[in-house]
Amino acid sequence: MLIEKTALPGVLAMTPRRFGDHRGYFSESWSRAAMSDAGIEIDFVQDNHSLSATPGTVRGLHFQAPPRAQHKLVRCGRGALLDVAVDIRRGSPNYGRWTAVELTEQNGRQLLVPAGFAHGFITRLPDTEIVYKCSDGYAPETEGALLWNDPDLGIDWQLDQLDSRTEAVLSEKDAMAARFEGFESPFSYDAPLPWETPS
Ligand SMILES: Cc1cn([C@H]2C[C@H](O)[C@@H](COP(=O)(O)OP(=O)(O)O[C@H]3O[C@H](C)C(=O)[C@H](O)[C@H]3O)O2)c(=O)[nH]c1=O
Repeated sequence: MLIEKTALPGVLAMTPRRFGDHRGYFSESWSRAAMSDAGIEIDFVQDNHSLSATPGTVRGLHFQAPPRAQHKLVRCGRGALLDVAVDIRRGSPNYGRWTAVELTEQNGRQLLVPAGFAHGFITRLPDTEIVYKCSDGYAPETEGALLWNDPDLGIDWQLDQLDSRTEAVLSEKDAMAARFEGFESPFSYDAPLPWETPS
């Protein structure tokens, strides 16, 4: 398992080893031991899987508030997407900062999005599937959302990578998500995450 820091402390890129042969490839897409060897002890309890038919589909920026906050380990099962994490921990030295990493079926890269970070993605190919492990179950009463293209966050969704005629496809919930200005985050930065070292 190759583990790399991203531009945003706390968010890690992980790429499991692939064993290719004439049939294709095999990979241990997740291993508690491999994570533990890297000092990352997370008890995942739920797998999520969504398919987005149209390129330019945006899901996010979402989070579940404490006590139901979720660490997520995200990968692309089919197609390609740009995965985004935003540090929304009040008092964090990186509050409001974001990172965007391309996850594709081809590159096998995964993103560890810790609790305290909002998560979202935009798809780049038709029928893109995202699969991700969560460290807590679904608690809709604790869900929060921030507007994906909020100018105060200034996320570069790399829309130039999409066909110029592509319009973002959003759920109604996401289209009306809260602005970052005046956002009262439920997360506070008490201490760095065990694996959070400055990039
Ligand atoms: C998240 C979730 C949803 N649902 C049900 C609720 C709705 O009836 C339906 C679609 O939910 P939603 O529109 O919230 O799905 P996404 O827009 O893909 O939301 C996810 O997208 C971003 C990128 C995330 O990181 C979160 O995991 C999650 O918020 O699935 C469940 O039954 N269990 C769940 O854990």
